[in-house]
Amino acid sequence: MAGNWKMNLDHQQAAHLVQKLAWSLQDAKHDFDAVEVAVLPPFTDLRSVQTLIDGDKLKLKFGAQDLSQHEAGAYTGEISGAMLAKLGCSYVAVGHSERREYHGETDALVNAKLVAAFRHGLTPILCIGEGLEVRKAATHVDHCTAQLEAALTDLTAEQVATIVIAYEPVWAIGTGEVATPEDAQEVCAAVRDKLAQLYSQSLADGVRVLYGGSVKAANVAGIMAQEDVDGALVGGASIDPAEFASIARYRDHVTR
Ligand SMILES: O=C[C@H](O)COP(=O)(O)O
Repeated sequence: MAGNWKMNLDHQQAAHLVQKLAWSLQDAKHDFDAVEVAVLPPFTDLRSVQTLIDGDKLKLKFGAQDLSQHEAGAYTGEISGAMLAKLGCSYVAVGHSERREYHGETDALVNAKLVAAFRHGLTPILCIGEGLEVRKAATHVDHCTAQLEAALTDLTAEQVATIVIAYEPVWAIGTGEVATPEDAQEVCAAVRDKLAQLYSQSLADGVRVLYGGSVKAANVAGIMAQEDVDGALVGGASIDPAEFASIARYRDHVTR
């Protein structure tokens, strides 16, 4: 379960959220080996989050929401994979639809960012997903698998085996318009089939495929019940620590 905080919370608010989240999960005796929990704060919060997680030996993982494809040098405003690795990040989101839409990120750039993440031992959470027009045209499966294949260009099978893939239909992000569990399953299954076709069935079976888009405690169990959904990439609900802890504790919910 990964929480993408997007552009929310300063470094003090970040520390409070991590503390509350950790306490909620520890109170519930959360099994972090069974359900890993990660937070993706803004860059400016990473040092505070790292200090807290390392200092209190919390079992939470953390990462960033983006990285530069460049190594170092005259790239004003960019943050490198090396910087994130030095801060102890495990994960980095790559190709989020908000990066693609508002920052013009192409499949080629997403691929370059994946390469940069792997250079520094970061596990990428590769985001793919279709907009409303594509969904209405019913070409969403082909759209998503094409995004996936383009993003993975020239990566090795060893690298792809460790990647996390997040299917996030753009029309369901921040809108309250959650895809049905069957919608999530359809594309997550197609992602796995594409990985099997490009690499091997055993690689495809081992890759973690997440769903993202208006996930909440109230709907997570139905989504997680789907065969090819291994977790969720949560936006808005992840900045409420009780709600996000409840999402991570989806196995406690009764709707399965
Ligand atoms: O990265 C997270 C997704 O964009 C989902 O955001 P949301 O849960 O606010 O819809």
